[in-house]
Amino acid sequence: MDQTATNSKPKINHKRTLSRLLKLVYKTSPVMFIISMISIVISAGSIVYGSLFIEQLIDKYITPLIKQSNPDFTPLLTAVLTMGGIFAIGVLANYLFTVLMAVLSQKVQFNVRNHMFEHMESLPIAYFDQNNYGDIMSRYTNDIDTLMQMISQSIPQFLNSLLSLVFVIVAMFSLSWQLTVFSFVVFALSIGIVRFLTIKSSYYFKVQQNKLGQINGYDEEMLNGLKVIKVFSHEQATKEGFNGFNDELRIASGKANTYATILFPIMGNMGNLLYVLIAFLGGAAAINGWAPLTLGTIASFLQLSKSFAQPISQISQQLNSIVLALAGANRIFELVDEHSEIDNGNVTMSENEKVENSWFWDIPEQGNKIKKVPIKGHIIFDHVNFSYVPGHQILHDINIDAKPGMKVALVGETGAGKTTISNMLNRFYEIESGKITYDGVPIENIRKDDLRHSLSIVLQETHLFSGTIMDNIRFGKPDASDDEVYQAARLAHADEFIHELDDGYNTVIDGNGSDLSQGQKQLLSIARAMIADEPVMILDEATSSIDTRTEKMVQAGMDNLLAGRTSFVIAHRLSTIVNSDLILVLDHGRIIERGNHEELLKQKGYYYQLYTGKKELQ
Ligand SMILES: Nc1ncnc2c1ncn2[C@@H]1O[C@H](COP(=O)(O)OP(=O)(O)OP(=O)(O)O)[C@@H](O)[C@H]1O
Repeated sequence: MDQTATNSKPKINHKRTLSRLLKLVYKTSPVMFIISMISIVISAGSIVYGSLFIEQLIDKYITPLIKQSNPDFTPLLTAVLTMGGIFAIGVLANYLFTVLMAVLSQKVQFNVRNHMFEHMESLPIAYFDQNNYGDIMSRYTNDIDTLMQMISQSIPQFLNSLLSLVFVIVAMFSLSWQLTVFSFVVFALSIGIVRFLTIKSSYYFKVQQNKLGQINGYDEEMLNGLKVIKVFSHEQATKEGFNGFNDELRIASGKANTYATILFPIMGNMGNLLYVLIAFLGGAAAINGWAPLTLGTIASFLQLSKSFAQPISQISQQLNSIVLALAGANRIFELVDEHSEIDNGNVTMSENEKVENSWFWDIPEQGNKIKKVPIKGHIIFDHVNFSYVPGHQILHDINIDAKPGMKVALVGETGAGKTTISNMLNRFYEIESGKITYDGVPIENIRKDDLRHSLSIVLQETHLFSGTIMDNIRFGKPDASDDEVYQAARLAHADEFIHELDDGYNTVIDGNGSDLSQGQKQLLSIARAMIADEPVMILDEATSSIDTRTEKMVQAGMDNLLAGRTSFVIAHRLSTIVNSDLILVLDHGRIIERGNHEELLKQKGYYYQLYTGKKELQ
């Protein structure tokens, strides 16, 4: 799969992502959001107001005292307390929005994770075929983490700094337009530099995030294939592959951080330089009468000039984190914007109350009537064609008539299209042309949930979930009683080995049943399909060799499972399908031979060659 598929998407629309994110935060808790915003305004305003107060403090309260022989300090004390109060309100407001935004970000994270998972479950199989699991997972981990940080820290700090800057500028103008203009000229120069560095670093942060996704994907793939790597002694090549990705990540991170770290010292020192220049120029202007400046005005202006430099450096710093997090947010939105599986089917399944384990297709007809068709498992493929990728046809004119209870075997080399045929039946993918009917009902008319409910699938890769053996068998029918579970396990021939386990049916399985043998896992998946008791079975026969005794048990379990059901067996070994009612030999997506075992042997074609060992399945 192309693991960079999601990484090489067109440019991110930052504005749209940000506004979508803010809406999401607002919707999560409008009250918290509004209180936070008000607190941010108060916090920024109080600092500026406090700085402006210095002017009054010096000119109105301190300077007159110096001239008095018997000074009264009471007004000064009141003024100092007022100033302290203003700063205290600012600190409180700052604390309030920091706490609220942290809580809010937790809530958003919880909702986003839930939504992502729920949506992921609704996505078509094609999405998972085309996207790397590691990359999907990194959306749940790295991207959500950066998103959290953005909501709890970057956005509030950014807004705080931005507002402070606006207030400071207004205050500076109110004190002295001449000094303000001078300050702007110095800053105009620095902004050019900052802008250049921000663009550079945000680009490399994006690259870094993508590389991280790739490295996760690679790790996941190599971990899954660890045994294969060891068996084929591919450790060195794997290591080199990893080093390659790791190196790319190191270079991207290095560049991103280099640009980001150059930013801060530049901004910090610009502030100091400005401080000195204003003190010098302000003093000179006051002494020479170039501008109406008092000592209080200069002191207040100096304080403001400090607050002027600080938000600018913070803004650039927060912008970096926001841009980085927006890349993550975008990857999250990409996932939640993926189209869910479309389902226009209106035919549903209902139980026949008179006969146990018997079902109907309920077909809506005109005038709110429902036509009931008994589900028997009669599957017809009628001139079916299919391509995964347009223009690259995989199935060619497939015709199959699988009557109820028939065992149909699909034989062919790897890549011949066996699994694809089963993908058509359970509608993991939609056929391109032709028709598939299930008891006469076109399968596209059947609701996907019900269609899949009426099919049982045993895959060669048995997937077990964390939980007990009992839970795993019950997965096929969540409301099954314990007795039904025991019965299914007996029929599947799994009962015997389960009893030998320490805790029997209550044995806890984890890590996909790594403590169980391949054969035992297959027996469990047979039991799971047995309990589901569907009229149609798709069985992807296991290729891995198991010991002869277990193989016999698996075979007996399978035979029990298939008895009375229409089944499609994807065969990897001919020994297990000689008793099939219909064997279809596939080659490059076409059925080249069909018939039962004897008929096919008589044809002396491809199947005959396979069976007599003149040809081998690959
Ligand atoms: N999701 C997919 N996207 C694109 N092409 C695919 C996809 N899945 C399978 N194919 C291609 O379709 C063809 C048939 O694959 P399929 O899995 O049906 O073969 P198969 O006969 O089941 O093979 P095997 O015995 O190895 O399981 C192959 O050429 C394969 O590369």
